[in-house]
Amino acid sequence: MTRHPESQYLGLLQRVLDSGDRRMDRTGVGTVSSLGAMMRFDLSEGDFPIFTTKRVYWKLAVKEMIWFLTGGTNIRPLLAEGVRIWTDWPLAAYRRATGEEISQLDFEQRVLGDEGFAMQWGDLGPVYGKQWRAWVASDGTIHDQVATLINDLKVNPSSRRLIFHAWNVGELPKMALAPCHMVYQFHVSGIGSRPRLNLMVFQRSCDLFLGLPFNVCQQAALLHMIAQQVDMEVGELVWTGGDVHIYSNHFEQVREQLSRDPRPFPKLSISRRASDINDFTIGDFSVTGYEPHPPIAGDVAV
Ligand SMILES: Nc1nc(=O)c2c([nH]1)NC[C@@H]1CN(c3ccc(C(=O)N[C@@H](CCC(=O)O)C(=O)O)cc3)CN21
Ligand SMILES: O=c1ccn([C@H]2C[C@H](O)[C@@H](COP(=O)(O)O)O2)c(=O)[nH]1
Repeated sequence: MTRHPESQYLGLLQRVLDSGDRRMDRTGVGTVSSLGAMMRFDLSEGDFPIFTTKRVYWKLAVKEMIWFLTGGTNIRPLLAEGVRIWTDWPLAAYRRATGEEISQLDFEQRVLGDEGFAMQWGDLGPVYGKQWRAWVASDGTIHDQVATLINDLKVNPSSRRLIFHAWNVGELPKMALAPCHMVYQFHVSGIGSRPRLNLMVFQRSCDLFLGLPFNVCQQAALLHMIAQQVDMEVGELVWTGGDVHIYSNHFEQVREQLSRDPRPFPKLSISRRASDINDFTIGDFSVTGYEPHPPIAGDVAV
């Protein structure tokens, strides 16, 4: 019997729990951490790698990916889509700056209701979207790395430079958080017959319990979107991680998750041909057969 692909994730959780290094981290929560991991997911039969050993809110993750692709860096459009996973960082900055004990909900309502407030307090700095779509070079040229990638895939699919990345060293201090999933490298196999698009991601830092389930499914969604735009089939997603860690306030949750057996991955189809990479909406993604174990809640380390 072939092993379920999700067992790569469960095995990684177990390995980090068993042999990771206990340490304090930037957030003050503390982690157990190891260096280096790889997981491979074959997406060619339509499998969508949404983990099943807890419910993963895949629409939030795909909406976040669509937001990255817009080039946006303000949480306002995310909130308008019901995505609240980025609020903690601007909220903490606002509380620090003003001393106001505003609740998360009230802060989100102000960002949504007041455009000026959103401009002042809702921006994360030049994070993913900015670097992907409008990286400013030292000579002032603006580089749309995603558009370049799509063009290069069409004209030079055997290139070894099919990359976009977000680690813009000069701008790191202005970002609310430094990029975690920082390098996206594409690769085309079967050129000349049935070209298949593969993607390898390097993520320098990974919150295995909360971050990774979102990251893997949104990266799979990205691979589908780009493949559609360049008329290729979808191949393999290769996920690689640097500092892979479990926060100490997630140990119980991880043990619960490890006691569960994975179920079949659901299938993803994109119901519409988007006119370009900027034209995708969450309604284009149709997922069938997702029957996960119950959700497991956990607090995010800010
Ligand atoms: N510590 C940390 N872990 C992360 O995964 C992470 C960050 N920080 N900072 C930036 C983004 C934000 N991300 C997040 C933040 C929160 C959730 C989260 O709380 N997920 C819940 C459901 C959230 C909801 O329903 O709104 C989950 O159960 O998956 C997931 C990813 C991923 N990234
Ligand atoms: O997409 C994401 C974004 C963030 N994370 C996690 C990884 C770390 O736990 C924190 C970032 O903290 P650093 O000190 O900048 O490493 O967020 C993730 O897993 N996935």
